[in-house]
Amino acid sequence: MKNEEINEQKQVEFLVEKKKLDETLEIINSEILNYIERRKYITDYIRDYRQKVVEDYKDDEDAIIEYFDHERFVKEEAYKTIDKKLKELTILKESPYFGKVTFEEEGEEYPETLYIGRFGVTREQDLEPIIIDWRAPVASLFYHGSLGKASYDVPKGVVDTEILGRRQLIVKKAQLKGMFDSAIDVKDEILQMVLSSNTNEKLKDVIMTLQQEQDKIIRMDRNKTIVVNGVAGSGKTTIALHRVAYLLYNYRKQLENKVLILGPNAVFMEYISQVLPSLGETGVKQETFTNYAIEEIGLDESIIEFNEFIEKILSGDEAFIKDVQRKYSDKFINELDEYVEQLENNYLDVPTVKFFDKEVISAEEIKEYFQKHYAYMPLFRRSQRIKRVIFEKIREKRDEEVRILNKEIAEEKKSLSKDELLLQESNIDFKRKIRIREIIREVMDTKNRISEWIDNEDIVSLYKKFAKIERLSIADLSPILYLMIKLDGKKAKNTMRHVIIDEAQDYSKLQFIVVKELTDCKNFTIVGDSNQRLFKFSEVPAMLDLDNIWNETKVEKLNLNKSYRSTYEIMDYANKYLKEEKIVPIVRSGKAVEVTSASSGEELSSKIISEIEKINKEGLESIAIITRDADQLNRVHSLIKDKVHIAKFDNEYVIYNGGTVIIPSYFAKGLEFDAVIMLDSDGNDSNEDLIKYIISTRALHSLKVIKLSNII
Ligand SMILES: Nc1ncnc2c1ncn2[C@@H]1O[C@H](COP(=O)(O)OP(=O)(O)OP(=O)(O)O)[C@@H](O)[C@H]1O
Repeated sequence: MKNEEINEQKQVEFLVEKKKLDETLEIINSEILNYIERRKYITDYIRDYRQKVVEDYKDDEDAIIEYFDHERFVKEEAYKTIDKKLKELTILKESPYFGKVTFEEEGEEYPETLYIGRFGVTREQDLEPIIIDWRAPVASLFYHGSLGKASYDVPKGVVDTEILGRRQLIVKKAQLKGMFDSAIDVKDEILQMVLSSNTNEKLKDVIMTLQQEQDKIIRMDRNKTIVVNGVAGSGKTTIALHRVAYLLYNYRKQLENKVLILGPNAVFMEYISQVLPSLGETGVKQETFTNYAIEEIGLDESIIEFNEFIEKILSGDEAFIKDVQRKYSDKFINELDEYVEQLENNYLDVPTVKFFDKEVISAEEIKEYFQKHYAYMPLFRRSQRIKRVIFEKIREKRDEEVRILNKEIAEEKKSLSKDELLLQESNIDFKRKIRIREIIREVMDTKNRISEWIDNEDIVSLYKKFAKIERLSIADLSPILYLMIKLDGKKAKNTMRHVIIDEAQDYSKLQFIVVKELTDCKNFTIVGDSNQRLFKFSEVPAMLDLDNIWNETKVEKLNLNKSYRSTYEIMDYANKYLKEEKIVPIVRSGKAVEVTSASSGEELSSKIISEIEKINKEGLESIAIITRDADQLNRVHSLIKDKVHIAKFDNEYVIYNGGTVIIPSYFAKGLEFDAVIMLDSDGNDSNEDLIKYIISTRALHSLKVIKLSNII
């Protein structure tokens, strides 16, 4: 075809799509009216019914209360569904879909065309959907990288198809702004457009431009545990959150309120907080591991939290680093196991329990309870159970004593004549009372003796003695939970069906063990980057050794090597801080990384200010000056704070609202900015330096490096 003809055909197709959009918008509007009508109908129905109940049962208060309880429940349920639908339709009114896929199913005569949107729409009277939710199984065809043969999963198996066309549609404010027919994923115009634009202050959803390798992970079998090791900016966090939305859409009944997302710190949690709500999911628990652990332990003392902890490591506090290293080691797990065993052995050193010198239970028997009958129970539960068994035996002995006493008293009274009884009775009864008091005292003394050796100290104090520390840090949370699991059989307040762990490269083996045990969860989505570890205590991070750590769980490992965040030039610069330089496929190219140096505080300050001005002129909006640690942050901040408006991230509870910030490496981890000014303290490029790798990969479009030659 000639160019002219192609253009003409494109124009015709654009008009066809415009018409389709108008029709769809009309349907959406009428659906909105339908749902409003339905809501009104329910309200009217409930009002009329309520009036009738109140009249019929006006003398029966209980019946009316019961009715109102029931009414509230019915109302909540009905409104919940309608309101959710109304919310979705209102969003769709602005942009009903973003994609279209045409395909032929094997055995079918005609091709089928589906429009893919943020949410699905099917009118009650139709069988055919108007819009397909991006999470529906068939929607995976839209994300398939190329045209031609493809299949999608359905509950009964796999459907084979031939994809004939794939079109991306840009609809904004209910207007068709553009359309692209695309065969291959990564070179899509829309993806390029999205990636080259400025970043928002928070992470966003990417349903319009999800790539096949990402989509595959999102749609993986929910009964699988997957570990994704991906380069910085490959979309790990994004994928993990979209996977949650996908799983909830397809398995809502099984997973509602049973999904937990664990992230590294409050800055990060705030940064990712908008993704799930924008995908229509609002009820998912998102927490830092620290908060989760503190709540489960029930800890109410101050501990060395995330930033203080990392600062100590970054500042090279040797004793502290050694201690953390120890707590991350396999040897430490063995030591904890040995400690549990030692506590168990202490229990075996038990005395025979006596009640008024009569044996209640022999030492042998108690041992048998510990080692045989209740051996399946965790130690502290077992000891409490055995304590109850012994208390029950004491109660029997007490009853027996009282029975003997009553018998003796009755016999004594019987042996007396009527006159003697009259004289002696109150004496005899008094004697009985004294004896009963003795029995009760003996019961209490015996019980106290038993409690003394059987009751346990609380686990946090036991742990502190074991670890020889007074102030706990975040590295102590997993060992404490481990002891709680081993000694007390602890389970989390709420068990989970799917757990997402983000920034998992910094998790210790013990952390993985306790999360699994506590949540009782079988399926995990774990994402991280072995090159972004804040501390490298072993060659291989625990997240890549999960087959051995959770030995009964089959783990599927996946890699993502493409970075969607940074330009080729930025990734190329960042890679020199890795031991083995990674080849990262290019998604887009940008400006060269600029490297300068400063030899005094004054020079540094004026360089930073002029860089910020330059970046602003380039039209970039979010700028981060990223320092290695808090000390450097404070010093640089005091140099520039009067010259530029800048938000200072010196604790985890600062909320990022765009603009220019100064932030230490460990809070910037997982976040991104249009431009990054990296302060390179020692200017040494030849060593592996994961912190510098983390800092430089935060930039989307522009990276400026200022080498400081140790001036700050
Ligand atoms: N398919 C996609 N379409 C558009 N943008 C994408 C896509 N995949 C990822 N991105 C963007 O790339 C950036 C990086 O994504 P994300 O933060 O999820 O990566 P990450 O692998 O978790 O990064 P890090 O390792 O640094 O934490 C985000 O801005 C995200 O929106």
